[in-house]
Amino acid sequence: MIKRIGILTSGGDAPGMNAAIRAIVLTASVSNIDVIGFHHGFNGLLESDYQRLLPQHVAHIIHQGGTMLKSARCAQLHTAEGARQAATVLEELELDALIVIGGDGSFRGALAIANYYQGQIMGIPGTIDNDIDGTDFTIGFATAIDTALDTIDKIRDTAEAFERIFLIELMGRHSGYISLSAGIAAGAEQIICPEFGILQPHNIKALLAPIQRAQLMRGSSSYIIVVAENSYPAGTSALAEKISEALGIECRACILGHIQRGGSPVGADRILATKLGAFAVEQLLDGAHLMMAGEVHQKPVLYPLINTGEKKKQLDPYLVRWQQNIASD
Ligand SMILES: Nc1ncnc2c1ncn2[C@@H]1O[C@H](COP(=O)(O)OP(=O)(O)O)[C@@H](O)[C@H]1O
Ligand SMILES: O=P(O)(O)OC[C@H]1O[C@](O)(COP(=O)(O)O)[C@@H](O)[C@@H]1O
Repeated sequence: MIKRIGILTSGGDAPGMNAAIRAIVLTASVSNIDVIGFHHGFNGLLESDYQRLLPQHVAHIIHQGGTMLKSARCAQLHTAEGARQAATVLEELELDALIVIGGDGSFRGALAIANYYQGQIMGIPGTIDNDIDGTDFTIGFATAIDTALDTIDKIRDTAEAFERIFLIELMGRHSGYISLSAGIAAGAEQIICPEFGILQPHNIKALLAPIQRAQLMRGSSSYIIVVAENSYPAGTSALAEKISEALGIECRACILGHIQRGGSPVGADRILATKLGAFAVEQLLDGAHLMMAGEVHQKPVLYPLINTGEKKKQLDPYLVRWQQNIASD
């Protein structure tokens, strides 16, 4: 019998985390389950910093980016002592279950706590990066794409006016989901992702040749390359300088950064977050433990937390092939 659930948001915040919190609280309320929310990710758990969450507390948050519970990274949880301490707090507060909304790092944190905690643990995938196995999409990804797209479209205008090359760096840590999707939707001439191999300074010919071909075919015009962060060891600005030098054409870099994490969640993220929040509570009531609530082919599914960080999920192979064909043409 589950009577009390603890929830927290951890790691990079993602638009839609609030919608997930709301869905958890409303679903739990229907079953007379108390919910408490820890502040600042696992830090709030270690410090017993929390608030009770009632339906009125989550009434008007579905449209807000960020997370009402705040998020953080927490170094202490990397130690066995930290994990033990977290479990002690959960037991002291008589929590029957813990729901962690975050990325695969946060899920590893949840698994560490599970070594010492008797209650149930559930994960909900919340990260703009979409780099979690066991779910087609993570909460926040769809919004991040639209935010990136809005900016790339604007850069296209100025790039076209000056007939410049632009490198636009998008987030993703070590994955290219955001870059591939936003790059395709923006009509970028090239997309560079870690999945395609890391570019080295001595080996950027493959990147320059299509630019030169485009110059020959259509004359001077704008040329946009979307670059996933961590694709070029010296950084995207250094890559822009290298291209300018090599081609004698002005090349500018725009690092989009944390703007991609903010903003009101788009409809798809609100719906996904609501579905996964509700499903997580229902599955806890059915006894699920050490699982992530994900969505595959539009159906809610459970996926073992332990497998969520295996990085088996691939970039859409159809889009990758198409993009590489048009870039090399
Ligand atoms: N191997 C681990 N053991 C224990 N806790 C971890 C581990 N990896 C990550 N965490 C916890 O999860 C937090 C968030 O992880 P991080 O990788 O930064 O973000 P995300 O959850 O978005 O992937 C970390 O700050 C840490 O508290
Ligand atoms: O906000 P920080 O700590 O600089 O972290 C930046 C990283 O967080 C992200 O925005 C989100 O990553 P996580 O969800 O895995 O934390 C990455 O795309 C980026 O590399």
